[in-house]
Amino acid sequence: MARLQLRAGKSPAQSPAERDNQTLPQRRTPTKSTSSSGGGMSSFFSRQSVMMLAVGLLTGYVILPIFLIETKIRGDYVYGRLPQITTSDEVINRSRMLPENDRSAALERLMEDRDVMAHQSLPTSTTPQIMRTKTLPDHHRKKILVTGGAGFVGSHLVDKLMQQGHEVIVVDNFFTGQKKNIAHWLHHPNFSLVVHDVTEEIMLEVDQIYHLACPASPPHYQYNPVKTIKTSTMGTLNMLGLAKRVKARILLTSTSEIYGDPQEHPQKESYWGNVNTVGPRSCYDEGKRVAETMMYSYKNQNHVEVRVARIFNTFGPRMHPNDGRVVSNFIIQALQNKDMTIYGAGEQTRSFQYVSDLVEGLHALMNGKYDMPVNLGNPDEYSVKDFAEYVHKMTESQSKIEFLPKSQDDPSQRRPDITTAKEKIGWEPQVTVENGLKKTIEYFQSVLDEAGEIIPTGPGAAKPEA
Ligand SMILES: O=c1ccn([C@@H]2O[C@H](COP(=O)(O)OP(=O)(O)O[C@H]3OC[C@@H](O)[C@H](O)[C@H]3O)[C@@H](O)[C@H]2O)c(=O)[nH]1
Repeated sequence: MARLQLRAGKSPAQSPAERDNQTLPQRRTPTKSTSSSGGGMSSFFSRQSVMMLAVGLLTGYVILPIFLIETKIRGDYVYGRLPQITTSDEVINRSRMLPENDRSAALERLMEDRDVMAHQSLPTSTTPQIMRTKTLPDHHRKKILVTGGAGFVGSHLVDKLMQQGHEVIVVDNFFTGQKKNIAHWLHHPNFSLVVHDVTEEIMLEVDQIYHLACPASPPHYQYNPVKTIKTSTMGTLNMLGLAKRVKARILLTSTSEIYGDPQEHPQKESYWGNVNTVGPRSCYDEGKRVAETMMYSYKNQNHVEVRVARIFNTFGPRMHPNDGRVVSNFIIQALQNKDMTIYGAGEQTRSFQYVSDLVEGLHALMNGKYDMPVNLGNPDEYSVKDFAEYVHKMTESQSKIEFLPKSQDDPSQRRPDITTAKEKIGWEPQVTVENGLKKTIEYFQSVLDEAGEIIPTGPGAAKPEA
């Protein structure tokens, strides 16, 4: 309507038929349009383009940074404040110092902001610290795809790769991944997000592929078992096809669950496992087992460069608070003084590694020469009951312990033998369970402060919450 009035105002003598013609797409009557509107039309469009450019620049380089920095300042920090390059107060003070209407000073400021933002992350409530990125020469900078990059482990891996100065493409369907895990990179010129399900093909040009995409917590992978198996099979086939086409090295995140309920303890990579093919966990266990088979079939038949990491229980900030895993459940229950739920007698064992160790391991494996499966885990082993007591003590909780029925096919013991990782990729965990737990407790406390209350996910299948 506004457009119609503007044009009508410029040509008051036009007939209704002429005006109707002008509201039709102009390319159908180019001669008439040019003659009736003349220079007025072109200046209208050029003014609009200039205004859109100005609004775009203002939003991208001034309003958005101020808004995000303001959000950070109000946030309750998990990691403590690091020295900041810019705070909202500084932005405001500096802008006050500018002489009024001094366009060149304002432009200079915009350029500075753009330069700063191109080399760092923006703080968010989930990731409040600023992370700086390096500038790599073209021949060292890689294009790296991380499927499942918005998830718990994936997002920490993305942080490392971004900080190193690589170009990172995250492919995620946000089933269990969360946008807030990668929100601090969304503005960065080296970062791209593709909302996509790996069960569908995708054409990208990349040098390396970290293929993490798959729900990993038992309640989530059991929620839609058919989808879980499709993700591990069709998803891995699609990624292997991509790796083959673009000659990229591909790393699959497999799992300690491929050992099933292990009869050998601790588990070496040479152990073939003890898996129920038709149980509630099989969609995940068997999906990952066939995914490993696909990796080595593509290696042998098509010479694709493959890496396979068998990941043991991992914990840390950005775990989904509703993923129902033992670490998140115990901490969330303990911090709220709710009953801590142990499935079975609590005699089953798990070994827990902190997420930064895992990220280092994945990176070392991808960039090393060894191409057979490698266990990545911390051999520090606890019974679930002892672990509950440990978390209880660390959180100074008033919670009571509640014993619930044992989950079907729940592995009774699990501990990695990490000799291969030590010998072949020079990796071993650096973070103690105690130090990792401190950071994770602090993180979940901040999540609770924001959310008010969290009701942890119990045993059995459950849909991930947003
Ligand atoms: O509230 C809870 C949650 C879990 N548990 C128990 O704690 C143990 C660990 O359970 P988790 O759900 O954290 O993890 P699981 O070891 O069963 O599976 C995990 O294995 C390795 C990874 O690859 C996967 O992320 C995940 O499948 C299990 O024995 C489980 O029964 C509780 O006793 N109470």
